Amino acid sequence: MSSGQGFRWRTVVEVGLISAVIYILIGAPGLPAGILPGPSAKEKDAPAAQAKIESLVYPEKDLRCPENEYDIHVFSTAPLIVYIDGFLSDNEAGHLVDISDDKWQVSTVFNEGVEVTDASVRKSEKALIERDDVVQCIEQRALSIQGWPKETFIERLWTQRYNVSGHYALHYDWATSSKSSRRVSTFMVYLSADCEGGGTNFPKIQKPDDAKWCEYVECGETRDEGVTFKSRKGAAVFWTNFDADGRGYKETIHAGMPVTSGTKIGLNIWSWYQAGHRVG
Ligand SMILES: O=C(O)CCC(=O)C(=O)O
Ligand SMILES: [Fe+2]
Repeated sequence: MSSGQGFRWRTVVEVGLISAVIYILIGAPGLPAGILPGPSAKEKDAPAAQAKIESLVYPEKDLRCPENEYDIHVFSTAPLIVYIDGFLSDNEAGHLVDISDDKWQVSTVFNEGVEVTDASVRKSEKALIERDDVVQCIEQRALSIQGWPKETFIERLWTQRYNVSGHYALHYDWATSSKSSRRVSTFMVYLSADCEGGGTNFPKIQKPDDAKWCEYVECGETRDEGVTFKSRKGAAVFWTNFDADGRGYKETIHAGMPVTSGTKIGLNIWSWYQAGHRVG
């Protein structure tokens, strides 16, 4: 009698346990999210991190590139901000505009890891360009100016087109970063600047005192805070996003100012440090 009852109790406990396991395996319907341990933030970000690694490129080793003369104007050293006049030749700038022609798509931003369109933050179109020799020579130039930093790659290049009222609100380029993986630097290159407005503004960087900068930054009456670099065809603003200890520079917060007439076309060149990565 007693052994029979003991057997029944064990069965009830076993059935209960098995049901609980099945309930958890099917996602615990009815329980508020977050009660059961879900994937960690690292696990959730894993696909995005993988997609980023797959977007990294490196110019071919035996590529023969034309010499290009450009003028380097160092604006500040911490963060390092440099205006590079003539970074691209007119032909290169024109070529990038031509190969973007059939590829324009609405620009997106990331909101808590989710890619969305939001014209109040970023109103423009972007194009992922093919890596022909001209493009690879630009990748090569961008790495060579930085001294070929170790384990540092180029993110696939995108061009960006702003029509009237197009803009990109204040943001950092270094939002997601870790010790082993981060966007170390930015080149904002101007491919076509037949427009009013459309400079690149850094509200936390002081305007220069020296009038010689007026060729490259807005010096007239303006309500912009900080410094606004002028969009000039072929020129680039280059800056580093992190200090020597790997902290993101708060001063690099920047915006693409609204275009008030005409069209501006830009090119983003981002260099990405990925420890231990090799591009085949
Ligand atoms: O167009 C600009 O001047 C800035 C663009 C920018 O900051 C970006 O695309 O991340
Ligand atoms: Fe940016």
